[in-house]
Formats: sequence, C-alpha cells, structure tokens
Amino acid sequence: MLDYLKELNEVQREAVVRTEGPSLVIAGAGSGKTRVLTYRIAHLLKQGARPSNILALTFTNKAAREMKDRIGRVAGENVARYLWMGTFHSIFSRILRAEHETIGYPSNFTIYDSSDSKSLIKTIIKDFQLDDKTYKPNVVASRISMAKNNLITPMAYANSPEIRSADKNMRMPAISEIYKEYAKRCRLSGSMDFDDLLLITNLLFRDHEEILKKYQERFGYVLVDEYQDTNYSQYLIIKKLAAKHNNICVVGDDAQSIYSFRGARIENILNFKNDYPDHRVFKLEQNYRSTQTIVNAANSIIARNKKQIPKNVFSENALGKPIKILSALTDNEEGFLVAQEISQLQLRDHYQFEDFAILYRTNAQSRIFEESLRKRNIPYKIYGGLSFYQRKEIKDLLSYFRMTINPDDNEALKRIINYPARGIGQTTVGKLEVSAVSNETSIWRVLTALPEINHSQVNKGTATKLMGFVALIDRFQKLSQESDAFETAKTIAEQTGILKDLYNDKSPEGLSRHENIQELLNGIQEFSISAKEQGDPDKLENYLEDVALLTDQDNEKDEEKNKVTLMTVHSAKGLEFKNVFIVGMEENLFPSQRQGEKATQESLEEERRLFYVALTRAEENAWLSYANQRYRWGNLDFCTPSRFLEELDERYTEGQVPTGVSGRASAEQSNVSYSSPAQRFAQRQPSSSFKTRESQNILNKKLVSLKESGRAQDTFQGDDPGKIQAGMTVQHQRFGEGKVLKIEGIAPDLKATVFFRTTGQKQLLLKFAKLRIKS
Ligand SMILES: Nc1ncnc2c1ncn2[C@@H]1O[C@H](COP(=O)(O)OP(=O)(O)OP(=O)(O)O)[C@@H](O)[C@H]1O
Ligand SMILES: [Mg+2]
Repeated sequence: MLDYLKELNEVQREAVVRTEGPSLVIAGAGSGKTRVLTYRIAHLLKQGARPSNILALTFTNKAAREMKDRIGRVAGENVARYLWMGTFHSIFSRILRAEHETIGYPSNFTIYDSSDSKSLIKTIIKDFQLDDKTYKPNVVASRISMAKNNLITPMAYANSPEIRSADKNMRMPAISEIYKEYAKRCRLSGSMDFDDLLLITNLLFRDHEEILKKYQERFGYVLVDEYQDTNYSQYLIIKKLAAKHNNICVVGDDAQSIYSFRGARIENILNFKNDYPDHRVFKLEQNYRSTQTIVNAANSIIARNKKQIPKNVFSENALGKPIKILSALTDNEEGFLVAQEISQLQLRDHYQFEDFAILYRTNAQSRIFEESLRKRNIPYKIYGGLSFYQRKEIKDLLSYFRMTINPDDNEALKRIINYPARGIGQTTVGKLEVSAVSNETSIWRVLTALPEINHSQVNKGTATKLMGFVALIDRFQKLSQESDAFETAKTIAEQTGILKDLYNDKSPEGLSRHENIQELLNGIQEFSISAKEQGDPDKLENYLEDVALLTDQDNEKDEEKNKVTLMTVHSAKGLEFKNVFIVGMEENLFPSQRQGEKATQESLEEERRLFYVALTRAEENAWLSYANQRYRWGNLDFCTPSRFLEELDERYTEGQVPTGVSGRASAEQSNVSYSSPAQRFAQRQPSSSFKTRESQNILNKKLVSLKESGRAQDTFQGDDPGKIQAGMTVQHQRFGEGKVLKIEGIAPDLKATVFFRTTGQKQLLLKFAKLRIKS
C-alpha cells in the first residue's frame, strides 16, 4: 500500500481512492473529512492527474494554504502550486478577471468590503432622500446580500411580488430601487462586492455556454470542504462546473451548518443525492480529535436537534477529563477566571500558549479576555472583529492602493481625496459625485475631464487642487506598472504624506498608527520577497487581491506563534486546539437572540449546532463559563445561564451546573420545515415581540449583590505578605503564578525574589506586590 494511504482508516481510504464519480462524505466533527479531501487530492496527483485540472474549494484561505502544504509534502511542492485551490471568492475572482471582457468589467476591478458596501448604501439612501432610521443601512445591505446569494438580480427583485410585499411590510418599499442603484454604481466604479464574485460568476456561466464549457472541461475533479455551509449561489456554480466529468467530492456535516444568516443551506447536502443519483456516500464515524468525554458530551447536545441526518460518532482516544463549568459573578470575573485557568494549566501541564483558544459568540466579548490575559502577561492573538485591515490608517493607505489599481473605485476615492488634507472640501466632493451619477460615470472620470469642460461648479483654486490629486494618482499608476508591490507601496506611503502625517502626531494613538503603517509595509515587503522567490507576480495589484479576499479566519499575522487564540465560534470552524474555553454561556448571548427577533425552532437549532462546533474544537480539555452579570450595550444585564449547560449530560461535566434555566419553552414551539429560497428570503424580517425576564432579573440582582459583597474581596486583597516564605507558590495579579525563591530585608520592607512562568525572575516589595499564597 502507498505510504500515505496507511495514515487513513478503511472508510477514509475508500473515500480517497474512489476518485471517479460523485462522492459524498458526510460525517461528524473531527472524523477526518478535511483529511480525506487532502489525501484524495494527493492521491489524484500521485495517479497522474494534472494539478491544473483539480478545483478544490475551502472555507478560508488559511485552510487552503494548509492543505496545499500537506499535499505538497506527499506529491511534491512544484505540483501542488498549480492546483486551483482556495476559497470560493478567491477562485472565482480569478476566473472573473480572466473573463472580464465578457462580463463588461475591467480586469483590475477592485473589491468592496462590507464597510464600503454600507457606505455606498448610505450614500444612496441619502441621495434618494429616504430616512436612514427607517432604511437602516445594515438591514438594507443584508437584504441585498441575501438577494444576491439566492441569485435574485435587481430586475428579478423588482418583479417578485413576494419580495416586494415583504419589503413593504418592513416599511422599506424602496429597497428594490436601492438595490438597482447600488448594482449600477458598483459597476460604474469598476468594483464588485463579495456576493458579486459569486453572482456574476453564475451569470457568466448562465449566459455564456462556451465559457462554461471551457471550465467544465478544465476541472476534471471538483472537491468542496465544509459543504454544509455553501449558499445557493455557490451550490449552483459547483453543480455547473462538475456537470461534464461528474467527478465531484463534497465533504460536510449537517450538524455544523452555522451560516444560514449568510444564506447557507443544509439542503445542499440533502439534495446531493438527488442531483447525483449514482453517488456514493461515505460515513466516517471515528473521531480522532477529541477525548471520549468531549465527543460524548457533544453528541448529547446535538441529539436534541430534530433536523439532522443520523450518524454515529465515537472516539477511541483517552476518556479525558470532565468539562469544567466556570461560574463568575461578573463578566470581569469571567475574564479573570479564564486567564487564571490558562496560566495554572500552562504551568502545571506544560502546555504552550498556542494550545489554548477562547471562543465567544460575539466579537464584543473579546475585550474582557484581552484585559485579563494582558494582566497576566499571557500573549494572545485575535481573529476577526475590527481587524488590522479595517483600522482607519490602514484603510486609508489601502484606498490609495485601490485608486492606483482602479481609479474608478468611488469608495476609495471619497476616502482619500482629502486625506491627508489638501483643501478639497465635502461640498466639492458632493458636487463631483452628483456630476458622476448624472453622467453615469465614476468620480475619477469627472475629475479627469475637468480641464476640458468649462466647469462652472468648481472654482479655479479648487480645480488646481483636484488636478494635483489626479497627477499624484497618475504617478502612482505608472510606478505600479514598473515596480514591485513593496516599492510602490512605500513610495505611496511617503509621497501622499501619510507617513509624515502620522509621524508628526506624537500622541500614543498617533504613534501606534504610525507603527501599524510600518507593519503593513513590512507585510508587503514579505509578500514581494516571497512572490519573487516563488516566481509569482509581485505587483501591488497582486498584493491587494490577497488582502481583499481575506476572511475572518485568516489572521493577518499568521506568523504569530505561541499565543492564545481569541475568536468567535463561527471563525473556529474546522480548527482544533488542545484546550478550549467557551465563554459567555448565557441565555440571549449563547444561544444568542437578536434584539427584537423571536427565537424560532430553526434559529435555536442553529445556535445548538454552533455550540456543537465550539465544543468539538477541543482535543483534550474544555471549559464552559458564564457570568451572572454582564455589561451589554452599555447596560448592566443580569444573565441567566445558558440552556445548553443544562442540556449537557452531567456525566461529562464538573463544577456547578446551574439548574432551572427558565423561559425557553416558547422558543421550541414551532416545527419549521424547509422552504424555498424565495419563501425563506421573503420571510426574513425582524418580528416585533421581545420580552425580558424582568422578575427573574430582579431576583438575580438581589442574589448577585449579596454574593458579590463576599466574593469581591476574595479576588486580590494581598493580605498575605507576612506569611510568604521561600518555596511557596504565589499568585500575582499581573504576572500570574510564580515560585518564591528568596525573601530578604526587614519588615515592613521585605523583598521577595519570585520566578514567574510568564515573565521570569522578578524582585518585588511585598507590601506593594499583593501576592497571594497558593500553596
Ligand atoms: N485516520 C486517522 N489517523 C490519525 N489521525 C487522524 C485520522 N483521521 C483524522 N485524523 C486527525 O483527526 C483530526 C481531525 O481531522 P479533520 O480535521 O480532517 O476532521 P474533520 O472531519 O474535517 O473535522 P471538522 O468537522 O471539525 O472540520 C486531525 O488532527 C486529523 O489529522
Ligand atoms: Mg474539516
């Protein structure tokens, strides 16, 4: 048997070697689905398939990179690099660039991120003189996104009575018009949003058979990871591409479908059987990731969902330790407890920091953990949230890059036309935009036409400033043709004055912004070097493409090793860590409930799947924590522990499992069946009733304030100095746990030499250090 096939169990091996025909691998978490995909590709290559004939779609860029590395080790790096492997968005953006003439876009189209989309929607709402309190840009954006993911074009949208009446019921009858205008302005800006990358690919394949045929021919093998989270648009692309050779292999787990809010449909898995009658199903049952305790606990949770494909999952790993429940009085204490557990475990069992992950339901929860980890000098990294590339200074510089690549990009232009300040006011920009809209062109084209037309709208002084800006961008464009990404980026940072502007700002924020820009430039330098080494294109546009297509799970600083990972449960999909903390286990947080929205059976089951995903990330140990009080939206909330804590079979837990979690029956009432995309789309509207559990809260409040007065003192009083002796283990508020090596001096000025795991040896004055004796 070939060596690499020995690293698989029997069913996995069968799924790997059966390369021809449609295959569905459907299996629980940690059972080796991703491993099967990876080995299957390696096997194909070993059997002589050409890498450029293999299309493999992953959920994140990071996953694609890791798979490529693994395949490279089996089949050779030089082969692996020619695979079509990446996220849906990155693969289809590549195809759209190649076919740009057919779709009527420039090949250098830029990609709008969600904040660009929202800003454009805001502009349109304003231009239409609609009220942005009624037309909330977020809601409008999500309606448009859902429409695109269900392949509903602006015209189809306008023609659907079902959708129009749903909009009317939401008091936003003009969404249809906004959508149309939005699509038009994106096109005039030579820009696509994320959903366009899929929608326009679909339209391309629908309307141009010869192009579809070309790609059908090319992709002899199509493979998809995390198939349960594909949306309709992705589903259809895959189906079309695989139609010729029929060699399609999808792997997924219906119990881990967690992206329905982005239009993902479990039905895609269920329909596979109808779409490919001659398919084979492979069921993997052994979980290789987690202890038996974790696997069994996760099974006990997911069994409560009504809608699921039955499957077995078992582990033959060690039994493992029970899942520890941490109860905290406040969210701050929750942070403290988690950090404490990490530093204790890390010291006791010699874990690395990278062996720990803290998973939360919402990004806003990260702050508390950042603080508590910082206090103990525990290094950490955060995924998603307000990521590096969303910071103002970074987006500003990136906007210059975008303008350099595609000057029609209106959102980029509006951001930087007067940054750094060059005396071009809002009014001028407003006039230019009006002129662009009425002439159905981009702002850039209005600008470049200025000298030729006798423009009465801007005075001579302003016109000179505008021409200065045009000349600047022109210069960058020329530079970007001749130089590599780093050279171009560095010159842009210098010549725009951004570097100087931030350098002159000596405030701590200014300093940190300056450092961020330096960091971005370092990253671009690395990009340029590694592109050259590998013989890949190294221009600014190539760098920009990589950045624009990052997902929440692709940490910008992947080189960061040995740090605790902080991320949302959504981002953790597919990953694994030795130790996992799932925090904020409270009603309305996890399961989450959007304010003003009624919980349905469907939404609750999705939350439960999300909890299943979270728990199954853990290999050895898992903790579940909750707080009794938490600040949310600026208010102090009294929280009820999550129903999921009670649902866990207590054979697998340790610690105080709260009982009597109330007020949940209402959520489990209706049995919702699968509906058509259009019906579901039409139904997506917030409902109005939302009741707080006021009486429960008042009771909680009393209990908590009673408990709090006792417990708060417990935390750090530092009344132990007199008793501390050499050899003792002590706890320090910032440095965590340490061993006392020596005590010197005379009371009250006793000095201790302590060795801390986190920071090494320190000398501390006991009267100030507030050390607590641990043992
Ligand atoms: N046959 C095997 N022998 C040893 N280890 C295995 C085997 N199959 C899978 N593993 C290991 O088990 C872990 C889980 O595998 P993998 O990530 O492929 O599972 P998955 O089904 O894709 O999980 P998820 O549902 O979370 O995406 C990995 O560390 C993998 O290397
Ligand atoms: Mg996987």
